Parts: sequence; C-alpha cells; structure tokens
Amino acid sequence: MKIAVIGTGYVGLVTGVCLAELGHHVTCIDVDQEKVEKLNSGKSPIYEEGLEELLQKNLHNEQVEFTTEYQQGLKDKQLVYLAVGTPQGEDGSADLTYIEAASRDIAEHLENDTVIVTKSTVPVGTNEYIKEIIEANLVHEVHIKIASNPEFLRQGSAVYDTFHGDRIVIGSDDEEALELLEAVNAGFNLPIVKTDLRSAEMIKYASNAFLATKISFINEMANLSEKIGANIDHVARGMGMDKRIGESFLNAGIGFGGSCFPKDTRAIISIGKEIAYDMPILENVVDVNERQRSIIVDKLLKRVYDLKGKKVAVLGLSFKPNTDDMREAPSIAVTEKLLEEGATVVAYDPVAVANAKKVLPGQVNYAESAEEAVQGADVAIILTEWKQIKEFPLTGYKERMNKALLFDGRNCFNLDQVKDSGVEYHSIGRPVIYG
Ligand SMILES: NC(=O)c1ccc[n+]([C@@H]2O[C@H](COP(=O)([O-])OP(=O)(O)OC[C@H]3O[C@@H](n4cnc5c(N)ncnc54)[C@H](O)[C@@H]3O)[C@@H](O)[C@H]2O)c1
Ligand SMILES: O=c1ccn([C@@H]2O[C@H](COP(=O)(O)OP(=O)(O)O[C@H]3O[C@H](CO)[C@@H](O)[C@H](O)[C@H]3O)[C@@H](O)[C@H]2O)c(=O)[nH]1
Repeated sequence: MKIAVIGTGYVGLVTGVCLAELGHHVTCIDVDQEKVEKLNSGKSPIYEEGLEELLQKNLHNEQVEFTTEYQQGLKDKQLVYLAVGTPQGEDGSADLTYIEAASRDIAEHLENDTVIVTKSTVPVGTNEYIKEIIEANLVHEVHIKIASNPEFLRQGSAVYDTFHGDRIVIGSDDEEALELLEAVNAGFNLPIVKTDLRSAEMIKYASNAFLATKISFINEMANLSEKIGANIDHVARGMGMDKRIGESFLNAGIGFGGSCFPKDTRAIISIGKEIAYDMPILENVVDVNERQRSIIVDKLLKRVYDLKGKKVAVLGLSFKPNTDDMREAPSIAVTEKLLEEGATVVAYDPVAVANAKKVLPGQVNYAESAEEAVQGADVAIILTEWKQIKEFPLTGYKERMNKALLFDGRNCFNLDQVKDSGVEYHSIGRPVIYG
C-alpha cells in the first residue's frame, strides 16, 4: 500500500520504517529540513535500538523516503498517518497546534481520496475536529475518511514493540476505513482491537493513566514500607505473582518521566475538567509522582546535611534507559536541586549527554564513564538504570570515592549484593544498608 507519515519523531519515524519493512511504500514528511536530510542519508536522529539498520535497509530498497514537501509526499497515497507532537499546554491540556497545522497542510496538498489515520495521542473528539479542519481547507475535490490508531510503543524498545506489541487498536466510525487499516496492519500479525473513533482515543489515555497509576501506587507502598520496616522488593514480588495484579510496572523509584505519562495524565484530568468531571485518582497520581522526584535528594540532604563544596556523581540522565530522551527526566529537577545546595555535579549517561546539555544547568560537568564520574566523589546518586550503571560494580564506588555513599533512585542493586561491600547504600522502599 502507498502510505504517507506526517512527523518523523519517535512515533512517525518508527511507524514509517516498520511499515516499509512490511512491504508498504512509505513517504515520511517532516517540516524539519535538517532531520529530513539526515534521514535521507541513512542516519537516525534518535537513539533507538535496531532503528538505523531498518532505516538504511528500507532506504536502500526504496521502500521509504523522506521529504519536507507535502505535495510530493501525499501524491497517490491511500493512507496518511498523522504523528506530530501533542505536547502539554500551559493549563495541562494537550496542545493541538501541531495537529492543526499539519491538518491544514494535508488539506492544501491532498489531490486524491484518502484515509487519515491519527497516531498522535489526542483528546477524545480530536479526530472529528481534524476531519473538520481538513474538509474546511481542501483545495481539490477529494473525499477523506478518518481513523484513530493510537501508538503504544515504549521509547528504548520502539522497534521491538512495533513488531511485538500486545495489540493494535484501530478506531473509526467508517467500516471501509477500518477494513483498510486492518489490511495494512495484517503483516504485524498481532491482535487487532476494532472500535469506534472516540473509544480508540480513550483507550490510549486510559492505558497510560492506568500504567502511571500503577507506578505512583507502588511508590506510595515503597515509601510506607521503608517507614515501617518492610522491603518493597519483596512486597512487589508477592503482589505481582497475583495474575490479577501482574508483575510489570511495579518498580519503585524516583517516579515516571518522559514525553508521555506526565503529559497524558495531566491531559486526561483536563479532559474531565472541561466537562466538570473531577478525577481525584489521577490528580493524586500526578502529585505522588512529583513528590517522588524529591525523595532521593531529601534523603541525601538528611544524611549529608551540607552539600557546599561536595562533589556529587549523578549516574544516568535520560528519563529511562536505552533512550537519549530528556523530556521530563527526573534528572533535571534533581541536578537543579543539587546545584542549588552548593554541590559540584559530575554527570554520566551513556547516550543522553548531548540532549542533557540542552536542558541541564550549565554548571553540570560531564564524565565519559561511571568510573570517571565517581572518582573522588563524596556522594553518588543513580537516576537511570542503564545496563552500564547497573553493572558498574560496588567495588568501583568503594575504590574511587572519598567515602562510598550511594543513593540509588532506581533500586539497581539487590540488598544481599550490598552487604559487606563497603558501600553505604540508600534506595527506595528498602532499609539502608551499611555494607
Ligand atoms: N514518544 C513516544 O514514545 C510516544 C508513544 C506513543 C504515542 N506518542 C504520541 O505520538 C505523538 C508524537 O510523539 P513523538 O514523541 O514522536 O513526537 P516528536 O516531537 O518526537 O516528533 C514530532 C515530529 O513532528 C514534526 N512536525 C511538527 N509539525 C509538523 C508538520 N506540520 N508537518 C510535518 N511534520 C511536523 C516535528 O518536526 C517532529 O519531527 C504525540 O502525540 C505523542 O503523545 C508518543
Ligand atoms: O515500574 C516502572 C515502570 C516505569 N517507570 C518509569 O515510567 C516512565 C515511563 O516508562 P515506560 O513506560 O517504559 O516508557 P515510555 O517510553 O514513556 O512509554 C510509555 O508511554 C508511551 C507514550 O504514550 C506509551 O506508548 C507506552 O505504552 C508507555 O509504556 C519512565 O520514567 C520509567 O522510569 C517506573 O518508574 N517504574
């Protein structure tokens, strides 16, 4: 099938390249000229395992191409995917500026009948609004149908998730549009949930809100466990074995970040507010998450009292491992607070440093490795559970630091490992170990 994808961010690029891999012919359109040039030269602008290889293969086979030109990109396409950003607006609601602009761009250049498919996460009712914008701005006499195909990939495993996701959701109020989408997705060989437009939009928000709730819930249990002498590792394992609860997303830590959970939880609260429906569970999920980010620094300050002149090694900056994305990364608030308290901060991240430099305060110094970061440090603090950080041995802290004092915001080490290591170890929801 001939497909266009608008927006080549995490979702658009991965969608475009994976649809090309299935044998579809895909043209990806982005307004960012530099990104388009980079992509046409076979370089991925984002770090995602396996993506650059698939990109190069499908460029070479002429299954995928990139352009800034809408007219050329939309020509003869049966399906047009919308995958531009829907960031958080000032009041917490989803900002639809990019969606609106892209819808107008589509309308002005569309020359044949097509199905518009929204991949971006958009508030319930937005697909109907997109259809209205396009129909109001069409230049040529063409007919469009609209469908929602929300995306569930996780950053860091985006390509894997596209081929191995739990389900594909397609929603439309038009039977033919549903059939076309079912045919396009058949090659993924995954369960397909067919529904109406509004339910598909709602499935995306409800899923993210539920996962975010699970994280805030386990963090609240972790904080209580710590205070009353229980160990959250054991609590989560015992809970997760109950199939009704499930073991995933029960990792306690410094809370959720990234480009999705923080903005989508606020957006769904805002959807409720618009119709005067309060969502107290989700409001507390957001509050608990915010509190969680400061917990590790509060512990550190309680233990060290005064950070003036102290060297703190920050290990991990991206909002989660295997991505260079710094959007809503807890490391931003943590490094700001450490600097405010007078610490000298030396940070290490295997891939996110270039992006981190754009958002972290200028005073942060960067190290090439965990070894280098902890060398001569007074305190070390783990913020992202990268493999390189989880596998950095406890002896490394003991040998290189002034006094091996480690605050672990991601519970990377099991407590038995820490015993007798010579490291004083503080984590989340577990007792302090004076190893
Ligand atoms: N990042 C994720 O893991 C993820 C997962 C599921 C769903 N989503 C949702 O998917 C959407 C896209 O997210 P993302 O992280 O890929 O965004 P992103 O910010 O990484 O990428 C958006 C891209 O769209 C381009 N763009 C903006 N306006 C355009 C226009 N008028 N025409 C053409 N291109 C335009 C930008 O240049 C950019 O390259 C959002 O709604 C997000 O909530 C994201
Ligand atoms: O048990 C857990 C699991 C995750 N997190 C944190 O939660 C955040 C989000 O993690 P994850 O869900 O793995 O990454 P995302 O790439 O943000 O993916 C989420 O957001 C995407 C955008 O909507 C959805 O498509 C995915 O299904 C959904 O998992 C990260 O900061 C993690 O550190 C925890 O603290 N504890």
